Amino acid sequence: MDSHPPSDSESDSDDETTTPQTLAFPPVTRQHILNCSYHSWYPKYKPITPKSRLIPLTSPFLDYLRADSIILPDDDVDQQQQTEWDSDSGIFSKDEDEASDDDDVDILSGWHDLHATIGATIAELGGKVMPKLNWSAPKDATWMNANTMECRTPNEIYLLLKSSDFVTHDLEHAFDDTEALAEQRKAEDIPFHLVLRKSFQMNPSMEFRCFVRGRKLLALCQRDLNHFDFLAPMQHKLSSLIQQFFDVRLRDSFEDENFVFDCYVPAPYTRVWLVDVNPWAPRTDPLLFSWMEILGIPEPMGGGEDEEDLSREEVEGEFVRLKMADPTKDPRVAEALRLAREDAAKDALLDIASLSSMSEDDEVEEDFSGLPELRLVGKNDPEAWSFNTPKYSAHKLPRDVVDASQSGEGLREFAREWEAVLEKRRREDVEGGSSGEE
Ligand SMILES: Nc1ncnc2c1ncn2[C@@H]1O[C@H](COP(=O)(O)OP(=O)(O)OP(=O)(O)O)[C@@H](O)[C@H]1O
Repeated sequence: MDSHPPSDSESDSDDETTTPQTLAFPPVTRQHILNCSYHSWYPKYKPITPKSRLIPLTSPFLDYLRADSIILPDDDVDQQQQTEWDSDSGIFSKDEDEASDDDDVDILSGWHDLHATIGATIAELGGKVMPKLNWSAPKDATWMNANTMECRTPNEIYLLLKSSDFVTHDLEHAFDDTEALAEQRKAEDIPFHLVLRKSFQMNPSMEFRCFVRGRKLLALCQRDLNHFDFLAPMQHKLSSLIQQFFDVRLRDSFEDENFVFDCYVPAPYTRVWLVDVNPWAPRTDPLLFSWMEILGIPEPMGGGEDEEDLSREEVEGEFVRLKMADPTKDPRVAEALRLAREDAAKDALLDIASLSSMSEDDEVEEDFSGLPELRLVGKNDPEAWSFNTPKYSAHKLPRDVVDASQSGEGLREFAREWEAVLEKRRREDVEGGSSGEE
């Protein structure tokens, strides 16, 4: 769940005929926020969601997550040693030689079983997992973990969760800006869960955010804000595929009539996975749209009305049939293939052969009218200029601290390096202050 404010562009629009001038969201209820929690929707949508496990979190573990200092249990030794960072003093690690009585404190007190369950679940999921809490993944804390959310040990998960502002938002502010009706659930009633998702290689160009109002799919856009040449020729097929997925899998079954879902279309682009559900609220990042725009989109007239004709059997296993076409007949696909081949990084991610199935030429009377807009990042769009800009930069530390986190020497070594960086910065601050510099 994002907690970004609405973008500035929302007040800039000059299309007065269709674009509202204020953000007219229906009241956001606590129940709506709970409906978007992974633990609420996952059981219903398990067959269409990448393999995940939910671990209910206990009070002692939540206390551990909420505590300011970062203390990691050391699994490597029988007698537990801990690495600690105190935010006030700026001291991160405790040298093993200096270990004192308080090193004997059992960090796992009250959650030994949970710790064991997390370890066992990582193993069950193949040894590599992507963690998140009920709504948010620790995307802003990857600098703590060699720039990845992929975790192989419980400690990596704890470090990411404890370092993430997005996770803190889940823990402390999940019900911010919601209607506080007496009968609605209180924050302390939230059944917090650790979600562990089996990690797999996701092609970022094939992740889409989809906006649903009144059980109609209004619009969708890329989640990744880079430009991908090969997406344009696939645009209508992708809209159609996701529209059908929505109609059959989500439209009538999700608790609320307004929501935002994230989905993934793996190669060979014939099926759709549900990745996440977000609230229909300003806190959800509209990405390539502005909320003003989305709220101003009129009710779609067409798409979604023929879904009764699409029998369950046709989509069993999430397959939706697409016509095959010779890619050489479509200059746009040929060009996309050429560009994709040129780029080794894209080659690794893209199943080029499958592009042929997404060509829009040679189709047998396929009608794309009435489909929602799938907005892509254009080559010259401002979003594409930030290809090499780190995401969530507002949540990041200076470069030298990030470098320290990527030394590859493990968490305790990182702690030592971080402390050295902090010490250097303290010295520079003192020297800067004494020489009268700002
Ligand atoms: N099983 C997985 N394997 C590999 N990567 C994954 C997996 N699940 C999710 N991801 C990646 O992690 C990213 C973040 O996941 P997710 O959408 O659940 O986070 P979030 O905090 O809810 O995001 P947002 O706030 O944007 O809704 C996804 O965009 C995807 O790139």
